[in-house]
Amino acid sequence: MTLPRFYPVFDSADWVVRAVPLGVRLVQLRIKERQDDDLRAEIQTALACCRQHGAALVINDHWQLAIELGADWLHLGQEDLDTADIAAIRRAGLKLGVSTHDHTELDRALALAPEYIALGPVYPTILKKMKWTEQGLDRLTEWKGLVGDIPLCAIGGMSVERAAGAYAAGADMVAAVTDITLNADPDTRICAWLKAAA
Ligand SMILES: Cc1ncc(COP(=O)(O)OP(=O)(O)O)c(N)n1
Ligand SMILES: Cc1nc(C(=O)O)sc1CCOP(=O)(O)O
Ligand SMILES: [Mg+2]
Repeated sequence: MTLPRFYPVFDSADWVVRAVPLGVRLVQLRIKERQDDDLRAEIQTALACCRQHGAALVINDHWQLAIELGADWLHLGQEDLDTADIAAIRRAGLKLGVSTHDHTELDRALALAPEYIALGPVYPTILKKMKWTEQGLDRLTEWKGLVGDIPLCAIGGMSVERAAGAYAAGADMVAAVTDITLNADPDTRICAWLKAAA
């Protein structure tokens, strides 16, 4: 499966509605700590926008809502895997992305035959506290040799300037958050990402 090489991760449907008309075709809705009713509204708004533009929306964490609302993609981390019903997710026909940070997590992810595997944080990230600091590009190349045909996503501290190095190291997709959301001109930055990923 060939996936878009640029994969922004946003914490609201508003960001999805802003980015998709600019040309984003793979995007994640990563909303933490929100009431289910609010989450449903955000997911439905983002899904409608993505379907209108032929883009793929990946729901982070909330697998039951993803099934309920007919989403096509879900991203789960290792802690999410401890409680998610993978059989139900697969019965519902959802495609799955899985986070990895070390070999144990990679083996667990590979056993699920996901539609993509993420490695992070490739560079230090300011978005979330993690016990891993910086995997580096060599680790990305190592992972590429281990994931077989499964698309590999680089995440963590990624920027337009760092994208080419990540692709060259083996990333099939590059995910980014604050390089866009903290930029003074996010629309221009998204267009720069699309050009870097072309
Ligand atoms: C593309 C991508 N890669 C990694 C993550 C991190 O997922 P997870 O480990 O479940 O942590 P949270 O994002 O849920 O805090 C991701 N969301 N997307
Ligand atoms: C959500 C997330 N997951 C990571 C992982 O390593 O699994 S790093 C990360 C944060 C990515 O944000 P930014 O592009 O601003 O660094
Ligand atoms: Mg998660």
